Amino acid sequence: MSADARLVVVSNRVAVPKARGAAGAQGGLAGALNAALKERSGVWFGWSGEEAEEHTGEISTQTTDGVTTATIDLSKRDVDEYYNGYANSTLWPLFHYRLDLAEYERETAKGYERVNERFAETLHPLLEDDDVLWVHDYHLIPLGERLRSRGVQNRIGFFLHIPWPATRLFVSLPYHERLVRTMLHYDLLGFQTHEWLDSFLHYCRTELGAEIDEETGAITLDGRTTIARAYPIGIDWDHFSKLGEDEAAQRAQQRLLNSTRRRTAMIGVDRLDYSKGLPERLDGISRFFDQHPDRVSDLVFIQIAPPSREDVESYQKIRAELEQKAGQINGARSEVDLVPVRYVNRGYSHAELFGFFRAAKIGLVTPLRDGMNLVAKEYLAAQDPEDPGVLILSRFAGAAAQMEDALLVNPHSPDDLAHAIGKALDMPLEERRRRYESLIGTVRDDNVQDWTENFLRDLDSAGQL
Ligand SMILES: O=P(O)(O)OC[C@H]1O[C@H](O[C@H]2O[C@H](CO)[C@@H](O)[C@H](O)[C@H]2O)[C@H](O)[C@@H](O)[C@@H]1O
Ligand SMILES: O=c1ccn([C@@H]2O[C@H](COP(=O)(O)OP(=O)(O)O)[C@@H](O)[C@H]2O)c(=O)[nH]1
Repeated sequence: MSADARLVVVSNRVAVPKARGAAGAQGGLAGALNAALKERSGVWFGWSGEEAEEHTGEISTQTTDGVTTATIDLSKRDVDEYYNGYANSTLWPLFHYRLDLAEYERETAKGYERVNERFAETLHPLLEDDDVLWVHDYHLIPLGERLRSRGVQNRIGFFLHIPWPATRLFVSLPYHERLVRTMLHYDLLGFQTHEWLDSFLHYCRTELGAEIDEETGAITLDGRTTIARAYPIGIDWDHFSKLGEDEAAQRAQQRLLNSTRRRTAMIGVDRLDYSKGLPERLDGISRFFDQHPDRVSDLVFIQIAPPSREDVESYQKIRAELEQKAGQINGARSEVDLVPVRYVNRGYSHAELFGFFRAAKIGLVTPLRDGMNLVAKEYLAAQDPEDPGVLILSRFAGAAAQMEDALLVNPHSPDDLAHAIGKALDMPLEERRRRYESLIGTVRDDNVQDWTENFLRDLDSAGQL
């Protein structure tokens, strides 16, 4: 493969330069992918995030700093069936172990295939022979196979940002075999953790009868070999850990400190998603206050929860449930000068989050299931090494595999959560430092640049691995 081959990244959402700077718009992923794209004068292709009357196939391109973004609008029907429907009402709940919320509708499944075909149709003419393609996430699982069916022989890698479910759950998906067979058209498959990777390999072995080489991750079926490996994503350490110098971060930190005074601030930052375990988190906090009514005045919990996927019914329900639970705790525990839970339904920039994280002595990250969870890593990156806060982390987040020295909890158990909150509140400085020291290495070293390099190095040499 030639050293100056272009990199083509394909994802549902694209960080188009004009959107950067808006709260939450430029995550570490966008920064790292932009760096890799810049190095390889690449193209980033995907949905503009806009709904058009009709699908026109028109591509909007923009080149900034050597990186070209190429986006298409989708019709309302496409957005409903592909994004709100199959991606976020079928695959997302199923892959997060919420079979009770997964909807299996033929129409949305067809819409998903139609949009993947549209992506292939629109992207194909833009491709050059030497291009290396990197497809991201559950919205675009069949894209590689769709491109292959058009004769594309380039190297194509795929990274799944969310968990891969256990085989017994996954087989509840109609046409599960067809979906996985499309994945075997990629040269390289990346998963966040060994747990999700093992679930995938288990499916390929037991349901498809594929031959698996555990050493290399090679999956061979019908004479074709695909490599599957774990690549845990990280944060952009160089960027994030320096945000403390930013005025917005300092202002945010001071603002939180001034408003909490002598009380310990405990923070949660999550998209408003049922996978993040937000009602369960409030149940744990409520249990803590029930068990320790004398400590209501010691603690203030701040939950930042920007709305997400608002057109999907299960997301509307979780929002209502959360508002009710936060209201109940505050109704029962507030005084004229004391409100125990601050529930904030909006997003903040990374600089502001840095300031809030730094001011909060406890970070509460308790998803019921999560591919990785970058907030856990950002919380640690924002801590003062001399006086660090405590991370309470769900054992079901992908990040837990790298973070044994966090206070690991079962987010389904209010008692477990309440116990961890008490332990974090009372943890001596020496133990906080010891835990921080043991955790910060992986946050700093296993960063998003490292993740990009590892994946692209293996993709460049796929076939020889
Ligand atoms: O694009 P949205 O529908 O608004 O959703 C936002 C993103 O959510 C998911 O994030 C996942 O990727 C993170 C980075 O690898 C990972 O830490 C987290 O555990 C995952 O949930 C989704 O996978 C993305 O495609 C969405 O853009
Ligand atoms: O108000 C907010 C809330 C979240 N985020 C960012 O959104 C990302 C969330 O990533 P994570 O892996 O934790 O979960 P996801 O939402 O991707 O499932 C992190 O970089 C957060 O800092 C943000 O910029 N502003």
